[in-house]
Amino acid sequence: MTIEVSDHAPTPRAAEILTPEALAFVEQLHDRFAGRVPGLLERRAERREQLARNPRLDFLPETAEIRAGDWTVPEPPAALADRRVEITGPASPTKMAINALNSGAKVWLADLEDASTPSWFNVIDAITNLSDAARGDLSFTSGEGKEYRLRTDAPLALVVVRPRGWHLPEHHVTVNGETAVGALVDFGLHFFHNARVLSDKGEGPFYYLPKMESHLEARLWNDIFTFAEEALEIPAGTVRATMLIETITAAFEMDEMLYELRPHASGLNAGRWDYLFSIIKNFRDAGASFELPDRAQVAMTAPFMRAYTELLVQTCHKRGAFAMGGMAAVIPNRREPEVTEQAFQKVRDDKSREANDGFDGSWVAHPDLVPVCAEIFDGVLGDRPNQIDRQRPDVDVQAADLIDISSLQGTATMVGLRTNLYVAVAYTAVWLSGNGAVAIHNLMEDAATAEISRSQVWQQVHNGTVLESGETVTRELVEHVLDEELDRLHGEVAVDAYERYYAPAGELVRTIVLSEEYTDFLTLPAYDLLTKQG
Ligand SMILES: CC(=O)SCCNC(=O)CCNC(=O)[C@H](O)C(C)(C)COP(=O)(O)OP(=O)(O)OC[C@H]1O[C@@H](n2cnc3c(N)ncnc32)[C@H](O)[C@@H]1OP(=O)(O)O
Ligand SMILES: O=CC(=O)O
Repeated sequence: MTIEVSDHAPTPRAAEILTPEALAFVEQLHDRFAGRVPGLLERRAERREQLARNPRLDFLPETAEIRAGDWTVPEPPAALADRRVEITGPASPTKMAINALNSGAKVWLADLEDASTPSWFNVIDAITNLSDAARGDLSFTSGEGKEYRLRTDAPLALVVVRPRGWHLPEHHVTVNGETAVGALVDFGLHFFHNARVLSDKGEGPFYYLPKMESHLEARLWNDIFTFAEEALEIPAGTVRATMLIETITAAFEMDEMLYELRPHASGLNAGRWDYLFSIIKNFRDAGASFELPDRAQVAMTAPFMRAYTELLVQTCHKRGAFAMGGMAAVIPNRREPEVTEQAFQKVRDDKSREANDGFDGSWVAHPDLVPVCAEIFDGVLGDRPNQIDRQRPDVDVQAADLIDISSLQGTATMVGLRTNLYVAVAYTAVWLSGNGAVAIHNLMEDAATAEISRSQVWQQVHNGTVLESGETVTRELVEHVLDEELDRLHGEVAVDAYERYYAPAGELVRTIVLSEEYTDFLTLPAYDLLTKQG
């Protein structure tokens, strides 16, 4: 085996991360595990093809024994016992890493997925920041002279790293001539540099695992963790991971996923945005009864979304695992108090529902939301670190409840179509500029939310959806609205930014919303473009 890196110096300190030993570890991971990834991705495609023929899903008959079995996951380590507020955000730039660590949240989900453009700079800078953070030695001075230091007056957030999903390659690394698997590069570099120091402190390493579609994908992660612990002589079971249930197929395999990851399993998270994306993706050609209304009209109180979160809490607590809530996309605006108050109220409502349903903690997108979420969970948890012992025998979710999309009342409107196109282009442009999350119209937009926007447009064109106004969504209509939204963006951003990022983003979005074939992930063609742009 040979591992090759095309650029050894994407950041000034890259040599500290891309050491021969760390690369040898990443190579070992590829040697043992990369070969299983294409088969798992192929399985996703096969299942999607089955859904195209018959849009039904059910719990798996072959794993009924696992669902009926009486097993639990291991007790959480002390450091991870209280997760009532988790802030999410990218691990690069450094100032955001420091802000997240200092935010007062119990946990920081350090994101190399939805909130991060996987430029080689960002990947290596993120691992550098995480390595400094693990050693308590992270600081930064901005161009304007603002100093960022880790606080010493209160605990820092505990770091839980989210590597990329299985679908994303890493173009800057090849192993035996094959493009590396992004997830194995992220995990391998982070684990190699930090496993020992974190495990000595009892602080991990801990991970969040994104976008999985079946328990077999969880099995792969479990095998990777077992191998990595042995390779670096870290006690077995030190790694703990929380899996995002953010695909519709995974919702049917919650027990099985916890079972597969059992020695390393910590909990499940209700990743609502990717979940909605997955519903659109999987039922995109199943007709009008599987169409969602405008994104703004889909609330967590919709019956099929409640079925998903209720089942998640029930499953987790039965297995002694954390049930983690998701992200309300509203964010405060420090310059606009009214926007902030509205965001606080929406977040309060969202977190109250989660805490009362039995979730053990939840996510926020912004430091100013940490106290809002904390107050709600403090009210329900009090001095208890979590409510894992709260069982939900009252929950009775059937397969049909999870996919009863038509139970959601709502409409598809021209405003929704316009917003989807605007957001898809604006987000993709910002992503191409190296920033994986951005506030647009006071909402947090990241890869998951942008996937919803562009997928919904594809579905509406495909289905010839009739909007509330009576107009039918045709290719011509989408071209026309897209051109108008591009004009709007042209007027809103600097000329050079428009030329460099927004115009290519507009063409990318045009191609994927109008193509016959559905594009599985927006970030795949965007990553090709990013790599070409250099
Ligand atoms: C679907 C999912 O997967 S959800 C999880 C993935 N998505 C995310 O993690 C998004 C996280 N949130 C963010 O990235 C940001 O909040 C954004 C992009 C939405 C908004 O950021 P900004 O426009 O910078 O917001 P704003 O100007 O109010 O920020 C104020 C300060 O808080 C910091 N800040 C804002 N959000 C965060 C965050 N999540 N983590 C750390 N710091 C943050 C900003 O860096 C800024 O710091 P500064 O004053 O030192 O310059
Ligand atoms: O990753 C989280 C989501 O909501 O999607």
